[in-house]
Amino acid sequence: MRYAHSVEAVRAAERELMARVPEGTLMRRAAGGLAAACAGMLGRVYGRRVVALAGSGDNGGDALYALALLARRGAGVTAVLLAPDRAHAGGLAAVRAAGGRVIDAGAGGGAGGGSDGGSGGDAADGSEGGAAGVSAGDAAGAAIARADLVLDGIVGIGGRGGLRPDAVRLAAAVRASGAAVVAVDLPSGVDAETGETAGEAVRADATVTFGTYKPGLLIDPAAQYAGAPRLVDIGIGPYLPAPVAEALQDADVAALLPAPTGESDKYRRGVVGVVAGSARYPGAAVLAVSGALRGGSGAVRYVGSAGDAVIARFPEALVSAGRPSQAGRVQAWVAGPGLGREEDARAVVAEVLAADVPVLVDADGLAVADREAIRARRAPTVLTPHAGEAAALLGVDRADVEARRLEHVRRLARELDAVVLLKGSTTLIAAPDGPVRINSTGTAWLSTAGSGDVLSGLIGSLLAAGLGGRDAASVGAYLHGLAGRAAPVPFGAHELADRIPLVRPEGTGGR
Ligand SMILES: NC(=O)C1=CN([C@@H]2O[C@H](COP(=O)(O)OP(=O)(O)OC[C@H]3O[C@@H](n4cnc5c(N)ncnc54)[C@H](O)[C@@H]3O)[C@@H](O)[C@H]2O)[C@@H](O)CC1
Ligand SMILES: Nc1ncnc2c1ncn2[C@@H]1O[C@H](COP(=O)(O)OP(=O)(O)O)[C@@H](O)[C@H]1O
Ligand SMILES: [K+]
Repeated sequence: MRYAHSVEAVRAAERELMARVPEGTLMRRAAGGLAAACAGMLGRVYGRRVVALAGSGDNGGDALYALALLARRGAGVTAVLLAPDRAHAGGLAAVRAAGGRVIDAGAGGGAGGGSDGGSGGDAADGSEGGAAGVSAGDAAGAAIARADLVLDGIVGIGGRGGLRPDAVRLAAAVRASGAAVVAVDLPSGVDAETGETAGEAVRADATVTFGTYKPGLLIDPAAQYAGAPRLVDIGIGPYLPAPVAEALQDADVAALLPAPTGESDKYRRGVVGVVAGSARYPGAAVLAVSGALRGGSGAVRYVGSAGDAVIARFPEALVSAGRPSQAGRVQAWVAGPGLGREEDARAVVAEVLAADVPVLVDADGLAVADREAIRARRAPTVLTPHAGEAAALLGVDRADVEARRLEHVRRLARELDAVVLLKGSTTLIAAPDGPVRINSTGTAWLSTAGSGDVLSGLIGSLLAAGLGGRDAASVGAYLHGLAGRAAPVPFGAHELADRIPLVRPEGTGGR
């Protein structure tokens, strides 16, 4: 599992630990881990050219100390200072002592007047720009252009708002250079808490983060700027509270994923009931059933008007055109894909919500479900909206949900007292309490009609097998994302389910 903590929690834990260890210990650990990661990426350190972009805070300090360590191993190093008069004194001294070159980024650009345009609060840093700044800026650009590796130590968890103009210029030079980029703690310009970006941000190949992951490292769009995240342990673990967010890894999924044993029969494996499809959208029924079957259920009961289409594709499905309550034994229901929003849809969703087994509600089901009926349920309830559906449930604009996904998924889970899976390029899964699960195994190719229907069936099969709402939703999203990655592109949603068995983690094949 990858755990992520808020900035406030990180700072509090760092204070606790710092009170117990000699001054400078944490930064030394951070810089040591950072330098080791850089050395790993470079392969050979001797003779390589490394540039550190260093802001005025401790993030710049980490970058400067790491740069000094790389210089001691034979790298040719250059520190580019964004605010030379406020650069981390110890880090700067270490770079100088190791024989590194230090140059001014040429920050300020004169009076500092051109700082509006969403570039953050106190942009007028007051460092002397002028003619010297311009030529120094060229020196920085030249160093970056020749670099093998650039360390982004502009800002870390102390960053507010987007990058300021001088940092924007450096970020552009880095992008043009072709150097490998390692972000220190976080890519500069991304929001540590939410994963939002305000304007420009540094694009990294890898991010070396300290103590714990920050939520923003795992959530798009910031996650796309972070490249491969790596964690360096600086010893704050014992002082951290429960995480605010977490992301399943292969081993977690392997441990959670049910597989049949010698004692299994179809009921123990779980029977999924699917209420989906309509005369207009029979395909949604087929897709939801495909996900339920490939998710590993013991049997799938389909209830609705698309039984012929379902049987034609999946002869093993048990179909009926009656009511859900008369369908026979079911251990979890999936209701909503392609169901339509007529009176009858409302009635069958109400019937399913009244059942005392886990229920997943998706798509049209979300539009016709009664809120009080959702809140009144005792068995697990999973809702799987995309941003538009979540906005309708919350009574806000879709753009608001898209801009602040973490906040809105939490709010919806609390308001409806259910597990909510908010779809998108990173999928967020929130329960009324506890950490939000973040899934980023997917690919943009999954944004194809009907792929959500497959996800519904897949999660339904995990609920039927006995997983709780949060686990079923997050394991389902994980496998669905991987299935999308495993399928030759472009694919149609009907090709997705067959990939699910291929992407199960090793050791989950049962006997
Ligand atoms: N707190 C600790 O004990 C430790 C902190 N560490 C490092 O320290 C970092 C946090 O250090 P700080 O609290 O000094 O904060 P930062 O170094 O992240 O940034 C603060 C500085 O950047 C400026 N700034 C803020 N937003 C900016 C923007 N958008 N563009 C340009 N400049 C901006 C601020 O004026 C301030 O001077 C962490 O991310 C981590 O890298 C590590 O050394 C481990 C230990
Ligand atoms: N850009 C993206 N990157 C990764 N996954 C995506 C992206 N866009 C959508 N998805 C995923 O594709 C699926 C689409 O589901 P949904 O919006 O319900 O479509 P439909 O209703 O057509 O089935 C969801 O699992 C969602 O998380
Ligand atoms: K950084």
